[in-house]
Formats: sequence, structure tokens, C-alpha cells
Amino acid sequence: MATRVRPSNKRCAVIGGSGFLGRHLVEKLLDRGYSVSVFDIRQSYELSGVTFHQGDLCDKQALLPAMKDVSLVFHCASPAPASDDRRLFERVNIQGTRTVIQACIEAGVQKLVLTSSASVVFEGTDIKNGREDLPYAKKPIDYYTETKIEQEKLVLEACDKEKGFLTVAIRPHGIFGPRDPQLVPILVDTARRGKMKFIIGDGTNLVDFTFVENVVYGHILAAERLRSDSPICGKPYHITNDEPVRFWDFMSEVLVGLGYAAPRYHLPYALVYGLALLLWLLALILRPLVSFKPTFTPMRVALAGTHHYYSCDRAKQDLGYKPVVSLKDGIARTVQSYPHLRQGA
Ligand SMILES: NC(=O)C1=CN([C@@H]2O[C@H](COP(=O)(O)OP(=O)(O)OC[C@H]3O[C@@H](n4cnc5c(N)ncnc54)[C@H](O)[C@@H]3O)[C@@H](O)[C@H]2O)C=CC1
Ligand SMILES: CC(C)=CCC[C@@H](C)[C@H]1CC[C@H]2C3=C(CC[C@]12C)[C@@]1(C)CCC(=O)C[C@@H]1CC3
Repeated sequence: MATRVRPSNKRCAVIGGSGFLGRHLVEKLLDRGYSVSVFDIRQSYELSGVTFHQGDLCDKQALLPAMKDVSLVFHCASPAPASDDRRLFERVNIQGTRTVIQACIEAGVQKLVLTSSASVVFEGTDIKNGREDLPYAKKPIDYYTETKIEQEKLVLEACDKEKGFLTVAIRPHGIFGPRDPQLVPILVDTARRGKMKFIIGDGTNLVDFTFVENVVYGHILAAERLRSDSPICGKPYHITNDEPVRFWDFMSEVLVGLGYAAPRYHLPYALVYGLALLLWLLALILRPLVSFKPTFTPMRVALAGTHHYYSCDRAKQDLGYKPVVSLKDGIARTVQSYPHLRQGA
């Protein structure tokens, strides 16, 4: 009789492991003695100790080989929030996540850790020290958020102690750090086009920005604490730097660190939000004729002009989480890592 190989608890798979967060997670897992399978639609690097499987997560047959003899799966793949493609988000974040869950169960995976987002409760209005029991956004501000909500629900509802399939969701916010393809590049691009002169609103709104290594640490703690007798099964956890900062102070610090001027002039929030909404509608109506991507989307303006910071008390209590890199050090390491984005480079 063929005996089934018991999956090693130091063997894991990272879906989305070619991405910004995924790659940092893979590197830390290797440091901690795990062997890692990466599953991603693209391969962006090579690393010893890592086996790459290239494919679309909506394809179960493609996923299964990456999960062979694996006890733990991290799912941190998603289309980029900047894409406004409803069908793509629904296909990958909702249907694709259903497929990931089915594949995990079929492959005998015991633990699934999802990278969700703190934005699942954000509707474009102030959130101050938000806890995990806030309701999901009833009117999500974009398709990305809408489908991240459904994705999180699917993963948490799939948690089944009887069947030995345990799940947990990590909700990071504003991830930044070396190799981030979003935050610093968008900021620098906006500055280079001369559009970073204005502060939206009075500039006092507090926001969480989270250094990538803290997010990675939260994921690994969750994975290692996920057992059938632990309180974390089927629950979401905020992971932040636990140091809310003024959105515009953070932006200015990164800009000045890279040699650009900090924004100075104030614009009323309602005016900019209204304009962004108009532009978004215009882009939608004109889509069959011309395609343009406005820099100022309603979501971006809301993120830049409201308070949105979250309590990570639950993660501290249940996971023993504490940020490992301070905001100050995180910003310094990030700025240093982008010599090619410096003014004049
Ligand atoms: N970057 C941020 O500030 C935040 C990110 N998150 C979440 O963290 C996760 C990771 O985000 P990032 O690393 O920033 O994004 P990223 O875009 O760098 O990485 C996502 C990865 O998913 C892969 N992917 C996309 N569609 C796929 C498909 N159909 N099949 C297989 N792979 C596919 C991409 O190729 C990419 O490598 C995402 O789930 C995102 O929603 C949550 C909160 C904040
Ligand atoms: C805290 C959090 C969730 C951050 C997410 C990252 C991005 C959404 C931001 C990174 C750079 C930001 C940015 C703007 C909006 C939000 C970001 C894209 C603006 C477009 C807001 C309006 C401006 O005046 C220019 C800004 C450029 C940078």
C-alpha cells in the first residue's frame, strides 16, 4: 500500500511569492529554515531553496504541484489596486481564492494564511484606531476593496477544525519598504510631473504606514500560532507599525529624503474628491473610445485626506506581535533603497 508522505511543517508555499510582500516573506521563511514553493503568474527572481511554479491561481491543476507535501500556504497574490478592471479582480480575488481553498483541501494542506487588507472596512471616511470588529465596508470605494472583502470572508469561513483545515487573515495597511512597486514610485512619478505641490485638506490626518518586514513578521507569527486549540482560527488581524503618522508628513519625509520638495499649498478635501469623482466617471464613460488613468482617483484622494489607522491590540494579544522595525528606521531604509528615484538620478 502506498503511504502518503506527511507534509513537513517546515515546507510551505507562497502564492504571489514573486510580488513585493511575497518575496520579502519568502526570504524571511528561508532564513527561518523553511523550504518554499513559490506560485505566481510570473517569476521575478531566482533564489536557492525556492522552487518556482509559474501559473494562474484560478487554475487548480496548476496550483496542485506547488502544494505537494506542503502543510502551510500563504496566499498573498492579487491584481494591483491601481488596475480598475472589475472582471479581473472578481476572477482572481474571488473565484481564484475559491480555487486556492479547494486546492489546499485536495492537497492536504493544514493551514492557510491570507493577506487581506485593513481597507476592507474603509468607506472613504475617517477610521481612528479601528478594531477588527468594525463591519466590512457596505459601500466599498473600489473593486479592489470590494473583492478583498469577499476574499477574506471566503478564507475565514473555510476554517474547519474538524477537517483539520485552519485559516487566518492578516490585514496590513500601507505597506512600504525596499522594492515596493507602488508607494514610492507613484509618489516620485507624481513629484517629477510637478503634481506634488498640494496638500489635500489641512494635512493633519493620521494614517498607518507599515514597514514590509513587520508585515512579514505578522504573517509568520500567525502561521506558527495557527493550531486547532488557538483563538486565532478563522479570525482577521490588523498588522501595522503601531505608529500612526500624518499622511502628509510621511509623504514629505520620503520626498525630501529623495531630494524632492515637500508639498506646501493646501486644497480643500471636498473639492479634490469631487474632481476625482468626476474624472473617474468621465474615464468610465469614455472607456470605449479612449483609455486614460487619472492620478487622482477617488480612492487615492480619500486615502490622502482622511484618518485611517487601526489598532493592532488583537495581534499583540493573540499573536504576541510587536513591530520589529520602527517607522523612522523603515523610512530611512526605504529611501536608501531607491537611489535610481533620487532627484536628478
Ligand atoms: N501593498 C500594500 O500596501 C498592501 C497590500 N495588501 C495585500 O498584500 C498582498 C501583496 O501585495 P503586494 O506585494 O503589494 O502586491 P504585488 O503586486 O507586488 O504582488 C502580488 C503578486 O500576485 C501575483 N498575481 C497576481 N495575479 C495572479 C494570478 N492570477 N495568479 C498568480 N499570481 C498572481 C503577481 O504576479 C504579483 O507577483 C495583496 O493581496 C494585497 O492585496 C494589503 C494591504 C496593503
Ligand atoms: C496608507 C495607504 C493605504 C497607502 C497606500 C499606498 C497608495 C494608495 C498611496 C501611495 C502614494 C500615494 C499618493 C497619493 C494617493 C495615495 C497613494 C497612491 C496621491 C495621488 C494623493 C493626491 C496627491 O496629491 C498626490 C499623491 C501621490 C502619492
